Amino acid sequence: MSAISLDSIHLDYPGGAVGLRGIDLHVADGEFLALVGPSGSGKTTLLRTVAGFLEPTSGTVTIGNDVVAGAGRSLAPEHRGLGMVFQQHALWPHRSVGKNVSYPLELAGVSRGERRTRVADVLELVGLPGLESRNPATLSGGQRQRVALARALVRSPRALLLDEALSALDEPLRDRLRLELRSLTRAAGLTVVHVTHDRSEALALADRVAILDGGAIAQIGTPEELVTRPASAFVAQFLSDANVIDGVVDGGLFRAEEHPLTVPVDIIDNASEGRGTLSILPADISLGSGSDAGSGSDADGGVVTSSLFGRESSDVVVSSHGVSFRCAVRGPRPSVGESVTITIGRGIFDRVVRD
Ligand SMILES: Nc1ncnc2c1ncn2[C@@H]1O[C@H](COP(=O)(O)OP(=O)(O)OP(=O)(O)O)[C@@H](O)[C@H]1O
Repeated sequence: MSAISLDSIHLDYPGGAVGLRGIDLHVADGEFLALVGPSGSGKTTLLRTVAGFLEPTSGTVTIGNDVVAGAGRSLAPEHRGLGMVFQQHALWPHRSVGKNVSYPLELAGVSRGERRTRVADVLELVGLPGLESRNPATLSGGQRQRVALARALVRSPRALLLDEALSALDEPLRDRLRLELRSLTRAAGLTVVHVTHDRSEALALADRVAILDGGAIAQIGTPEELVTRPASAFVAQFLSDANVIDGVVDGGLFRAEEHPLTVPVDIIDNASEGRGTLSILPADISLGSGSDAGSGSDADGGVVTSSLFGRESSDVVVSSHGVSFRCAVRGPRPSVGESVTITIGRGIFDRVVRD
């Protein structure tokens, strides 16, 4: 298993589109890193740059001790020693499961007997023991994805790259495969880079999560760090559906611009004088009952406009003075139309003013 390092990686596409900007990323040996970000933020570009399908405009990619891209060098994908699984399980329909899985070994000139043993071992590992002779067309979507995983693992890759590898599967199968993937890669000590658009999946699976925005890393950290200490309004909003409110910090208070809300700076992280945005995580808003809320100059009152059940907490939207606040409510779920009061427990200030 190997660490993966990207140093000062820039990638411009022909035609000028920026793919990646100044990426410095070190994935430790045996680490499970998830890459998330909005559509077009550069997730696939980053993964394909590590894989060797794209060449960076500048910077270096190192796998283990080998510089595989940069410094005048570009190693072909098949020589990088990586395993890859994509959303579309690209199995060959005319080859049996065993033949699909053994293909990388055939390419590498591994003997027939050795191939048979290794294919049997890896099929056992992914929970499909004895399925060598099956036609892939007779398998379920989840089984086919396990075959793709077995094929990626059969040559004992230095690291595993997953591009939306579970996204085509339905729950609860997806949930089960997610858990299996995590325990399997942990047991094998595999370095994994997992691209997903599913934020919960990234937070649940990864040791660390990197959030991309416009081809650059907005923040990288453990799931706990990213959820409890987002570095910017963008991260808080993208990852945790934070409420983002424009305003000004002045004289010990944040004052919202288009809402009567004021919040004392002692419950605001990163507060500094001037204009910016206040991000408030849904879990940092508590609701009280308020029969007189939601009218006049009552800054902390509103009316429930949506109330959805959730296992951990209900997902409640409160409309207050024309602004919708998303709140994670533990305990009794308020009803739509109910008048409530809003109390902010904590906010995160960001000097970036949105357009
Ligand atoms: N072949 C290409 N030629 C030119 N520009 C491209 C090409 N592929 C991607 N881009 C651009 O590079 C940027 C990053 O794209 P990328 O596909 O890496 O994003 P992504 O985060 O994987 O998006 P998604 O979640 O939609 O798959 C986007 O602005 C995209 O339009």
